[in-house]
Amino acid sequence: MVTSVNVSGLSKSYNTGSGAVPVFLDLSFQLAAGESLALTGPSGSGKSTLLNILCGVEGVDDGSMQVLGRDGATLTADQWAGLRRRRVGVVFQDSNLMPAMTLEENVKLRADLAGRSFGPVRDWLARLGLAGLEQRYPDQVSGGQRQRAALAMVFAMGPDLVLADEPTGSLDRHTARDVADALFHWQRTQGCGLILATHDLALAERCDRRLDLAEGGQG
Ligand SMILES: Nc1ncnc2c1ncn2[C@@H]1O[C@H](COP(=O)(O)OP(=O)(O)OP(=O)(O)O)[C@@H](O)[C@H]1O
Repeated sequence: MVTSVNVSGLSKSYNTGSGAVPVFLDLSFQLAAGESLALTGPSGSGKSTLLNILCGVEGVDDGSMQVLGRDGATLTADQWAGLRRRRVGVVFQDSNLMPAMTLEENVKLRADLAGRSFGPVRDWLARLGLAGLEQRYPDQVSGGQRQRAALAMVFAMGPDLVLADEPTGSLDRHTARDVADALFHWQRTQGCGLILATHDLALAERCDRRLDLAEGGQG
Protein backbone atom coordinates (compact mmCIF):
# COMPACT_ATOMS: atom_id res chain seq x y z
CA MET A 1 0.00 0.00 0.00
CA VAL A 2 1.33 3.46 -0.88
CA THR A 3 0.77 5.45 2.29
CA SER A 4 0.06 9.15 2.53
CA VAL A 5 0.23 9.19 6.30
CA ASN A 6 1.62 6.63 8.70
CA VAL A 7 1.23 7.37 12.40
CA SER A 8 2.55 5.01 15.05
CA GLY A 9 2.28 5.25 18.83
CA LEU A 10 1.66 9.00 18.81
CA SER A 11 1.12 10.65 22.20
CA LYS A 12 0.34 14.29 22.84
CA SER A 13 -0.33 16.30 25.95
CA TYR A 14 -0.53 20.03 26.67
CA ASN A 15 1.17 21.66 29.60
CA THR A 16 -1.30 23.69 31.57
CA GLY A 17 -1.11 25.46 34.92
CA SER A 18 -2.23 22.24 36.60
CA GLY A 19 0.32 19.96 34.85
CA ALA A 20 0.40 17.96 31.62
CA VAL A 21 -3.06 17.13 30.26
CA PRO A 22 -3.06 14.21 27.80
CA VAL A 23 -4.97 14.68 24.53
CA PHE A 24 -4.30 11.22 23.09
CA LEU A 25 -2.07 8.28 23.93
CA ASP A 26 -0.44 5.71 21.65
CA LEU A 27 -2.43 6.67 18.55
CA SER A 28 -1.71 4.66 15.39
CA PHE A 29 -3.32 4.75 11.94
CA GLN A 30 -2.49 4.82 8.25
CA LEU A 31 -3.96 6.67 5.31
CA ALA A 32 -3.42 5.20 1.86
CA ALA A 33 -2.77 7.48 -1.10
CA GLY A 34 -6.11 8.67 -2.46
CA GLU A 35 -8.02 7.58 0.64
CA SER A 36 -10.28 9.74 2.82
CA LEU A 37 -10.49 9.52 6.61
CA ALA A 38 -12.95 11.25 8.93
CA LEU A 39 -11.74 12.25 12.39
CA THR A 40 -14.65 12.26 14.78
CA GLY A 41 -15.08 12.57 18.52
CA PRO A 42 -16.54 15.03 20.98
CA SER A 43 -15.35 18.57 21.40
CA GLY A 44 -11.92 18.53 23.01
CA SER A 45 -11.04 14.98 21.89
CA GLY A 46 -8.06 16.22 19.87
CA LYS A 47 -9.22 16.41 16.25
CA SER A 48 -7.74 19.86 15.57
CA THR A 49 -4.62 18.99 17.55
CA LEU A 50 -4.04 15.92 15.36
CA LEU A 51 -4.48 17.95 12.15
CA ASN A 52 -2.02 20.53 13.50
CA ILE A 53 0.48 17.76 14.23
CA LEU A 54 0.08 16.27 10.74
CA CYS A 55 1.00 19.56 9.08
CA GLY A 56 3.90 20.31 11.41
CA VAL A 57 2.33 23.19 13.32
CA GLU A 58 2.23 21.26 16.60
CA GLY A 59 4.84 18.89 18.08
CA VAL A 60 4.32 15.50 19.76
CA ASP A 61 5.55 13.92 23.00
CA ASP A 62 6.16 10.44 21.63
CA GLY A 63 5.67 8.21 18.61
CA SER A 64 6.57 8.46 14.94
CA MET A 65 4.88 9.83 11.87
CA GLN A 66 5.52 9.83 8.12
CA VAL A 67 3.68 12.34 5.96
CA LEU A 68 3.95 11.82 2.19
CA GLY A 69 7.02 9.70 2.79
CA ARG A 70 8.78 12.29 4.93
CA ASP A 71 9.73 11.49 8.51
CA GLY A 72 8.05 14.08 10.74
CA ALA A 73 10.82 13.81 13.33
CA THR A 74 13.50 15.00 10.91
CA LEU A 75 11.64 17.81 9.12
CA THR A 76 12.75 21.36 9.93
CA ALA A 77 10.24 24.22 10.25
CA ASP A 78 11.24 25.41 6.76
CA GLN A 79 10.71 21.94 5.30
CA TRP A 80 7.27 21.74 6.91
CA ALA A 81 6.46 25.17 5.45
CA GLY A 82 7.54 23.93 2.02
CA LEU A 83 5.27 20.90 2.36
CA ARG A 84 2.33 23.14 3.32
CA ARG A 85 3.06 25.41 0.35
CA ARG A 86 3.22 22.65 -2.26
CA ARG A 87 1.93 19.27 -1.10
CA VAL A 88 -0.18 19.44 2.08
CA GLY A 89 -3.25 21.66 1.76
CA VAL A 90 -4.76 22.83 5.04
CA VAL A 91 -8.29 24.16 5.49
CA PHE A 92 -8.56 25.33 9.07
CA GLN A 93 -11.35 27.06 10.95
CA ASP A 94 -9.58 30.41 10.71
CA SER A 95 -8.91 30.46 6.97
CA ASN A 96 -5.56 31.80 5.78
CA LEU A 97 -6.93 34.42 3.40
CA MET A 98 -4.78 37.54 2.91
CA PRO A 99 -7.05 40.46 3.89
CA ALA A 100 -5.60 42.91 1.34
CA MET A 101 -6.23 40.59 -1.62
CA THR A 102 -9.49 39.69 -3.35
CA LEU A 103 -10.77 36.11 -3.18
CA GLU A 104 -9.53 35.48 -6.72
CA GLU A 105 -6.11 37.00 -5.96
CA ASN A 106 -5.87 34.81 -2.86
CA VAL A 107 -6.60 31.68 -4.86
CA LYS A 108 -4.21 32.70 -7.63
CA LEU A 109 -1.46 33.43 -5.10
CA ARG A 110 -1.80 29.94 -3.67
CA ALA A 111 -1.54 28.43 -7.16
CA ASP A 112 1.54 30.59 -7.87
CA LEU A 113 3.26 29.59 -4.62
CA ALA A 114 2.71 25.92 -5.45
CA GLY A 115 3.99 26.45 -9.01
CA ARG A 116 0.57 25.64 -10.50
CA SER A 117 -1.47 27.28 -13.23
CA PHE A 118 -4.50 29.24 -12.04
CA GLY A 119 -6.53 28.50 -15.20
CA PRO A 120 -8.00 25.12 -14.22
CA VAL A 121 -9.01 26.49 -10.83
CA ARG A 122 -11.01 29.51 -12.01
CA ASP A 123 -14.13 27.40 -12.45
CA TRP A 124 -13.88 26.05 -8.90
CA LEU A 125 -14.75 29.44 -7.46
CA ALA A 126 -18.09 29.15 -9.25
CA ARG A 127 -18.52 25.48 -8.37
CA LEU A 128 -18.05 26.40 -4.73
CA GLY A 129 -20.82 28.98 -5.05
CA LEU A 130 -18.57 32.04 -5.20
CA ALA A 131 -19.46 33.25 -8.71
CA GLY A 132 -19.75 37.03 -8.66
CA LEU A 133 -17.73 37.35 -5.44
CA GLU A 134 -14.28 36.84 -6.97
CA GLN A 135 -13.31 40.52 -6.75
CA ARG A 136 -14.45 40.99 -3.14
CA TYR A 137 -12.04 41.18 -0.23
CA PRO A 138 -12.29 38.62 2.60
CA ASP A 139 -13.95 41.12 4.96
CA GLN A 140 -16.64 41.76 2.32
CA VAL A 141 -17.95 38.18 2.35
CA SER A 142 -19.49 35.90 4.97
CA GLY A 143 -17.61 33.39 7.13
CA GLY A 144 -18.98 30.51 5.09
CA GLN A 145 -17.89 32.20 1.85
CA ARG A 146 -14.39 32.69 3.30
CA GLN A 147 -14.37 29.00 4.20
CA ARG A 148 -15.22 28.10 0.60
CA ALA A 149 -12.52 30.43 -0.71
CA ALA A 150 -10.06 28.64 1.57
CA LEU A 151 -11.09 25.36 -0.08
CA ALA A 152 -10.60 26.88 -3.53
CA MET A 153 -7.09 27.90 -2.43
CA VAL A 154 -6.32 24.31 -1.50
CA PHE A 155 -7.68 23.05 -4.84
CA ALA A 156 -5.48 25.66 -6.55
CA MET A 157 -2.27 24.31 -5.07
CA GLY A 158 -3.01 20.74 -6.23
CA PRO A 159 -1.80 19.03 -3.05
CA ASP A 160 -1.16 15.33 -2.45
CA LEU A 161 -2.84 15.50 0.98
CA VAL A 162 -5.63 17.74 2.30
CA LEU A 163 -6.19 18.33 6.03
CA ALA A 164 -9.54 19.98 6.66
CA ASP A 165 -10.94 21.09 10.01
CA GLU A 166 -14.74 21.26 9.87
CA PRO A 167 -14.69 22.23 6.17
CA THR A 168 -18.46 22.68 6.10
CA GLY A 169 -18.83 23.78 9.72
CA SER A 170 -20.14 27.29 9.14
CA LEU A 171 -22.43 26.48 6.20
CA ASP A 172 -26.17 25.88 6.01
CA ARG A 173 -27.19 22.31 5.23
CA HIS A 174 -27.80 22.86 1.52
CA THR A 175 -24.53 24.73 0.92
CA ALA A 176 -22.67 22.23 3.12
CA ARG A 177 -23.83 19.40 0.88
CA ASP A 178 -22.76 21.24 -2.29
CA VAL A 179 -19.35 22.04 -0.82
CA ALA A 180 -18.89 18.44 0.38
CA ASP A 181 -19.85 17.24 -3.13
CA ALA A 182 -17.19 19.55 -4.60
CA LEU A 183 -14.58 18.46 -2.06
CA PHE A 184 -15.09 14.70 -2.57
CA HIS A 185 -15.37 15.03 -6.35
CA TRP A 186 -12.15 17.00 -6.44
CA GLN A 187 -10.36 14.64 -4.02
CA ARG A 188 -11.34 11.53 -5.98
CA THR A 189 -10.48 12.93 -9.38
CA GLN A 190 -7.11 14.19 -8.10
CA GLY A 191 -6.42 10.99 -6.15
CA CYS A 192 -5.16 12.93 -3.17
CA GLY A 193 -5.46 11.87 0.48
CA LEU A 194 -8.00 13.63 2.67
CA ILE A 195 -8.29 13.79 6.45
CA LEU A 196 -11.19 15.83 7.72
CA ALA A 197 -12.30 16.58 11.26
CA THR A 198 -16.03 16.87 11.70
CA HIS A 199 -18.93 16.63 14.12
CA ASP A 200 -21.23 15.96 11.15
CA LEU A 201 -21.72 12.19 10.99
CA ALA A 202 -23.32 12.38 7.52
CA LEU A 203 -20.14 14.04 6.26
CA ALA A 204 -17.98 11.50 8.11
CA GLU A 205 -19.85 8.64 6.43
CA ARG A 206 -18.86 9.96 3.02
CA CYS A 207 -15.22 9.25 3.84
CA ASP A 208 -13.66 5.84 3.16
CA ARG A 209 -12.90 5.35 6.85
CA ARG A 210 -13.47 6.93 10.21
CA LEU A 211 -11.21 7.33 13.24
CA ASP A 212 -13.02 8.23 16.45
CA LEU A 213 -10.84 10.04 18.97
CA ALA A 214 -13.39 9.64 21.77
CA GLU A 215 -11.30 7.02 23.55
CA GLY A 216 -7.92 8.60 22.94
CA GLY A 217 -7.99 7.32 19.37
CA GLN A 218 -8.66 3.75 20.45
CA GLY A 219 -12.41 3.91 19.76
N1 LIG B 1 -2.59 25.32 23.07
C1 LIG B 1 -3.23 24.57 23.98
N2 LIG B 1 -2.85 24.57 25.27
C2 LIG B 1 -3.46 23.78 26.18
N3 LIG B 1 -4.48 22.95 25.87
C3 LIG B 1 -4.91 22.92 24.60
C4 LIG B 1 -4.31 23.72 23.58
N4 LIG B 1 -4.93 23.46 22.40
C5 LIG B 1 -5.88 22.55 22.68
N5 LIG B 1 -5.87 22.22 23.99
C6 LIG B 1 -6.73 21.24 24.66
O1 LIG B 1 -6.51 19.99 24.01
C7 LIG B 1 -7.74 19.27 23.89
C8 LIG B 1 -8.01 18.95 22.42
O2 LIG B 1 -8.33 20.16 21.73
P1 LIG B 1 -8.72 20.14 20.18
O3 LIG B 1 -8.97 21.55 19.77
O4 LIG B 1 -7.70 19.36 19.45
O5 LIG B 1 -10.08 19.31 20.23
P2 LIG B 1 -11.18 19.10 19.07
O6 LIG B 1 -11.56 17.65 19.13
O7 LIG B 1 -10.67 19.62 17.77
O8 LIG B 1 -12.36 20.01 19.61
P3 LIG B 1 -13.56 20.75 18.79
O9 LIG B 1 -14.44 19.66 18.26
O10 LIG B 1 -14.23 21.54 19.88
O11 LIG B 1 -12.94 21.61 17.73
C9 LIG B 1 -8.82 20.16 24.53
O12 LIG B 1 -9.01 19.72 25.85
C10 LIG B 1 -8.21 21.54 24.49
O13 LIG B 1 -8.70 22.33 25.56
